[in-house]
Amino acid sequence: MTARGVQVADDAGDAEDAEELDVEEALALVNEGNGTGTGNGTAPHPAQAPHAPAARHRTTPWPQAREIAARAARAGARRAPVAVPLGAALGLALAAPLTALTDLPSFDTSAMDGWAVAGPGPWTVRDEGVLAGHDEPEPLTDGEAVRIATGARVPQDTTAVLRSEYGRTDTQGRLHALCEAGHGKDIRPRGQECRSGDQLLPLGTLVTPAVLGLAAAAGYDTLTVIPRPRVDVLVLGDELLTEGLPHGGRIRDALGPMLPPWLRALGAGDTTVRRIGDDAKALHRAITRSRAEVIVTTGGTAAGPVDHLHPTLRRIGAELLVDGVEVRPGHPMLLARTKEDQHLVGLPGNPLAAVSGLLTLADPLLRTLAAHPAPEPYTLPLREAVQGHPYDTRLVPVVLRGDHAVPLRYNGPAMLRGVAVADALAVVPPGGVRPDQEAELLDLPWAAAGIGVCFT
Ligand SMILES: Nc1nc2c(c(=O)[nH]1)N[C@H]1C(S)=C(S)[C@@H](COP(=O)(O)OP(=O)(O)OC[C@H]3O[C@@H](n4cnc5c(N)ncnc54)[C@H](O)[C@@H]3O)O[C@H]1N2
Ligand code: MOO
Repeated sequence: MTARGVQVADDAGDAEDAEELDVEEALALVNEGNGTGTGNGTAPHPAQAPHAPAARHRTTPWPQAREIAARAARAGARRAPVAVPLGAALGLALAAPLTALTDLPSFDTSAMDGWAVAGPGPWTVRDEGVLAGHDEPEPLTDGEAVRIATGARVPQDTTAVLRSEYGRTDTQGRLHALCEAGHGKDIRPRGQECRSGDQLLPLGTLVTPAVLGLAAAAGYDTLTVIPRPRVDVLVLGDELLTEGLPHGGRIRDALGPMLPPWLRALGAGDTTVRRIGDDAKALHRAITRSRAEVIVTTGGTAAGPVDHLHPTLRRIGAELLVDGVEVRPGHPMLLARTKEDQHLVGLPGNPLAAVSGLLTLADPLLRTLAAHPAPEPYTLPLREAVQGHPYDTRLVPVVLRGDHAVPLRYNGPAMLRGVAVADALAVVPPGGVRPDQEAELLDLPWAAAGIGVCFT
């Protein structure tokens, strides 16, 4: 899945690194030099002070932010399972264990094309054979054989199936074995795989194509699953265009096209995208009228003149569960409970910062709501050093090359060029990572599963 021609990070003098270290971060470095850093604690660190009003809220360390998002999803009412036809269950989690509704196989079955034989050979061969799908054939008597196809029901009193390549008929039409067909050979006995009532899969199993096949084999027409949560995406910003080239200070909306499939890969169901502009009333209306379980907003998280998200959340009495995260990019991201069973994820407007919010807050929230298992955390050594933020975690796009992760250029908050060719984001702790030092990796949903598979 690694794209060819990917540009990886240069050494320290990289232009993107320079862009990464904005004024705020430079100030943070100075403050760190003065020994005033607060590490990864919850108190607002000095880096925020230059932007911060006097009583600035507390930001949340990155690992805790993810836990809070997962916990928020668990705290809501239990989501009602639904029974859906098999075809609609792909990618959902089983809300009940999958219990066999039948023995498998449900009758003694021939495992090979050949003859069902009774007793030792040679055998006289019946005229009429047995094919898959035929109902109960006549029982065999000792010394008798019958042509049989793979998957056909073996006649009662069959002792073995002789494969076609192991049998020969003589001029009188009698069947001889070319090698021994021991008792039970090439017969799949009823119940070999499971008995009716056996648990085949536990509750919570993700429905894959293989699970669909097993469920069908075991007698299911529908599956009881955890439905995907509905998501409303509200794209804020008067400057955004939905088509054509950027002009007159306006830019293309990069998040409207990107979020629905990405959210789906994280467990979201029906997703609508609405463009709200920088209109506080429209934002208020859209949030209060939304019936979705999750609202995702983009932009407006900061404190600029048209950043209406915080005032709107205050106005509706939303509970801010996370208000800023110690992560770069994306630190103004937020998570709020807007109604008893509705959460709002506020993604920052800078596109890579929005990706950071997606992985930090939307991922654990949606995964938990949809009961999707979280991937096992894993680490790989980074091929090059990555400069750390003095206090915050950094998420840096990487490609996987052999047993190393290679940091990519173009990882500035407003850039998607790096992540568009990335396999994962590396979690770079405060202080940075040395060459060959292990870092946790967050796989991008398509990196392992492929585009067609992960968005079902
Ligand atoms: N005084 C401060 N200003 C800013 C701070 C801060 O701490 N103090 N944080 C900066 C950081 S970091 C980020 S990230 C942004 C977050 O801003 P908002 O969430 O309020 O987003 P906007 O201001 O609306 O947009 C930021 C940037 O992103 C562009 N954008 C927005 N939406 C889209 C989209 N759908 N597709 C493409 N690009 C988008 C927008 O045009 C802006 O350029 O705040 C900083 N400021
Ligand atoms: O740097 Mo801001 O953190 O999200 O783009």
